[in-house]
Amino acid sequence: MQKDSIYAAPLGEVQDFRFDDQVADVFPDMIQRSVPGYHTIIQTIGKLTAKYQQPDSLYYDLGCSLGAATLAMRRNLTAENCKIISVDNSSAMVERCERHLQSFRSDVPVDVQLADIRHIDISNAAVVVINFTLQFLPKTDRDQLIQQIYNGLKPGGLLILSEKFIHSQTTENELLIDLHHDFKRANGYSELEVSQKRTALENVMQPDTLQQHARRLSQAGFSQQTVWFQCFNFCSMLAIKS
Ligand SMILES: C[S@@+](CC[C@H](N)C(=O)[O-])C[C@H]1O[C@@H](n2cnc3c(N)ncnc32)[C@H](O)[C@@H]1O
Ligand SMILES: O=C(O)C(=O)C[C@]1(C(=O)O)C=C[C@@H](O)C=C1
Repeated sequence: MQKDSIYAAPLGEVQDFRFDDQVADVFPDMIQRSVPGYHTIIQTIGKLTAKYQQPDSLYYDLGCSLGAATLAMRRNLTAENCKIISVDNSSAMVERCERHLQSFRSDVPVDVQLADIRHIDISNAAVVVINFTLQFLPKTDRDQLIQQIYNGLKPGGLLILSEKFIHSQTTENELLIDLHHDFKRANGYSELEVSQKRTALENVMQPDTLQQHARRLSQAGFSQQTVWFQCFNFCSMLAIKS
């Protein structure tokens, strides 16, 4: 695995974060050292897919990057006539994702699409995964995407939504951010790397509060929802369509 050292040297001016070739090359190392519980979340996406699978259905991985969640879903699908649709709007990610998926054998078809998740058709879905991607959409586009996901799910269908979040209270928010930065330092990132990455993400990633997520899911129509994972300011939610 290639080590992420993108922010290791001082950059005169820190550019906005982009999912380009440089990031795609080091992405497995970057996400594992940056997101607390990433491995657990990917493993659990697999387990939840096994539980909520339905025959003759579609399975979506929105913002799939290199396909880690796609692979977890694919390994756990046993129902008849299932297909996974994995979507990302970064060509650097999509190219590598296709190659990565081909290196593992499976009978479950995967359609990897280079597209904006706001402009795809979502229908006949048993499980939809959006793992650390909604946070990169403009805030004004998030309600509509969650509504499209709800509309595209079959009865009994499952949405898994993982996000970095902000706490509505300043003290708690600062504490959770500090703990996350400690986690990054413990994983070998320097003070400079933590601070330059923070600057790079500032304009491109605007996290919501847990309350905003819960309200959005309810408003879309989900009758059941829960946070099933939280570590510091990272969480994963699930919502079920009755
Ligand atoms: C943090 S990564 C997701 C990680 C991945 N889901 C995983 O579990 O390994 C966010 C991804 O979302 C993609 N993305 C951001 N905005 C998007 C959009 N509007 N449409 C499609 N993909 C998008 C980025 O290119 C990037 O690959
Ligand atoms: O490094 C951080 O502080 C993050 O917020 C991690 C995060 C994310 O949550 O999506 C941000 C960008 C990278 O692609 C991977 C992970």
